[in-house]
Amino acid sequence: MSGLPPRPSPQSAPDPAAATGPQPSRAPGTAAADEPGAPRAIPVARPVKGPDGSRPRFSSDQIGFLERAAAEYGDIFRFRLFGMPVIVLNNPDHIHQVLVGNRHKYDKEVLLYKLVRPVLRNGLITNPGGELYMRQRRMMQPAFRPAVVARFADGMTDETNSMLDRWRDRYRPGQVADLSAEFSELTLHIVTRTLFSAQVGETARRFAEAFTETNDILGRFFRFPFPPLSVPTPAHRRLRRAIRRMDDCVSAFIERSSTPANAADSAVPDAGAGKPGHGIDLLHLLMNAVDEEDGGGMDFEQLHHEVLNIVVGAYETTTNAMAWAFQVLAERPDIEARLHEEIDTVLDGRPPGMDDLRRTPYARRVVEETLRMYSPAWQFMRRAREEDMLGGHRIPAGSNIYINSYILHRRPEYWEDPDVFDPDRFTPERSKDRNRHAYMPFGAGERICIGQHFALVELQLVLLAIAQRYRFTLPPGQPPVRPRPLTTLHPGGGVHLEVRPRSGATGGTPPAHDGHDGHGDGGEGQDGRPGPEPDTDPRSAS
Ligand code: HEM
Repeated sequence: MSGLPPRPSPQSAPDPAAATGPQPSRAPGTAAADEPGAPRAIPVARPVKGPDGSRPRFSSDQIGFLERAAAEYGDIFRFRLFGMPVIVLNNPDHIHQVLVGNRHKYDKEVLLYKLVRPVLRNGLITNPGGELYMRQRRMMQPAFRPAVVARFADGMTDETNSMLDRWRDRYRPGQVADLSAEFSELTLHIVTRTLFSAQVGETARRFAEAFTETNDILGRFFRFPFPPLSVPTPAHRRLRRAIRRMDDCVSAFIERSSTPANAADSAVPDAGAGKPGHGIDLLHLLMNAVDEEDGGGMDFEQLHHEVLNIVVGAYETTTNAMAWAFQVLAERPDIEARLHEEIDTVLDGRPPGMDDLRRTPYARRVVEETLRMYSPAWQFMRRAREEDMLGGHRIPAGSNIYINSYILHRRPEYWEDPDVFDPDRFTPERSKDRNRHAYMPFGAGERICIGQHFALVELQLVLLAIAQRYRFTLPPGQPPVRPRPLTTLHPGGGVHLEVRPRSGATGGTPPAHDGHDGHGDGGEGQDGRPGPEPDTDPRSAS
C-alpha cells in the first residue's frame, strides 16, 4: 500500500530543507555556496513547460508534474505538496541510501501513514518503525518465505481456473469483460484463501465484503482526506463498522483454528503449511509465530491489525498489476504470441504449477516489465529522523522524503526507450550493466514488501493460467488507457477487453497439484526467488 492523498491543508508547514540558505530554482549540481565541500542546494521545482506547451501542476496532474520536474531538475528537487515541504529523490543510489544504507536515519512518521493509522493501526504498513515494528517483522517474515509461499501456489492456480470456468458461462467469445472487476475478485479470493485456508466459507465471504467496503471508503478518503478519520461522519462510522466486522471474522477464524483438532497441525508452524487438508494457512502461521529474540508471540489485537494490513497490501497492488499486464497483451499481439508459444510448449495443456515458474522465463519478464512500467505501489515516503547527506545535498532532520517508482522506472538515464513495453530488457544480458537500484517495485531495505514473493508467484501463475485458456483484443475505438494515480496506480477507467477462448486450449478445471508432490520448496533460485534468473535480479533487498 502506498500513495499520496491530495490534501486541503495544512497552511504552510516550515521547510527544513530551506534552512540550507536561499534556494533559488537552479539546475542540479549547482553549489549553494562557493566553498569547496559546502552542501549543494536542493533546487525548488516549479511547474515545467512540456513539449505540448502545458505546465502541469502536481494538484491536477501528478505524473506530468513529476516527469517534467525530473527531466528538468534531475536527481533531487523539492516542492510543496499541498502545503507540506517534500524532497523528491530520483537517483537510485540516493534512494538506496535512504531505504537501505542509512535506513536508521529514516522512519515512516509522515502524514501519508498517519492519515490511515486509525484504520490500519499498528500493522506493518503503517507502523512508523522502531522496536515494535522490528519485532513484528521478525515474527512475520518466516510466513512469507519463498518455501512457504510455494505451498500456497496451487490455491492460486485453482482460484484462477475457477474464475475461468465461470467465464465460460459469463462471456460469449468476443464479449467485453471488465477485467479490473474480475481481477479484484480473484485477488481477494486468493488472499482470503491463503489467510484462512482452503475452506473459505461464509465467514471468509463476510470478511471479503467488509474489506471491499473498507477499501472503497478509504479510497474516497484518500482522494479528499478531510475531515480526518477520527471525525464520525456517516462514511467514517460505516468504515468503523466494516473494520469491526472484519475483526469479528478474524476472531471467528482464530477461534476455529484454536480448537484442539485444528490446532494440532500448527504446533510446528512450517510443517505442512498450506497443504490441502492440513488446515494450515497464513493465519495459523501468524498465530503460532514466535519471536526468536524474546520467545513471545503476537497478541490477538496485533494479529487483527496485521491481517488487515496484509489484505490491504495484497489487494489493489496485485489487481492493478494483472489488469495492466492484460491491457498490454491486448495492445501488443507480438508479445502475447510469444507468451502463448512459451505456455503451450512448457505446459502442454496442463494447469501451471510452482515448477513451471522457472521454465517460463518470458512470462516472468512480462511480469517484471509490467511492474516497471506500471509500478502499482508507485509512491512512498519517509521522514528524516536525523540529518543526512545525499549526493552532496544536506537533508535536514525532519525532512519529508518522497520516492516515486513510476518516475524512477522511466528515467532515460537508466532505461533505454523507457516508454516502450519490452520484457526482454530483463534478460540477464541486458540487465547486467543497469544500476540495480533503478528498479524497485517492492521498495527496498528492511521495509521491502513482505509479500513480494507471494505477489511474483501469484502474478506469474495467474498470467500463465489465463493466457493458456484465453486471449484478449481491444474493443474497436477504445481510447488508450492512461495511468490514474490513486492510492495505487490504476488503469484509468479500468481494463475492458474482448475475451476469446483460445482454440484447442486446455488447462482448465482440473484441480491444481495436490501439494504433496515434492514441489516443496518451490523451485527457488539461489536467492530463494522462484524465477529462473536468480543472479540477475535487479531488485534490491539488502
Ligand atoms: C504487485 C504487488 C505488490 C506490490 C507492487 C507491492 C509493493 C509494496 C511496496 C513498494 C512496499 C513498501 C512501501 C514502503 O517502503 O513504504 C510494500 C509493503 C508492504 N506490502 Fe506489498 N506489494 C505488493 C503485493 C503485496 C502482497 C501480495 C502482500 C501480502 C500478501 C503485501 C503486503 C505488504 C505489507 C504488509 C507491506 C509493509 C511491509 C513493512 O513495512 O514491513 N504486498 N509493498
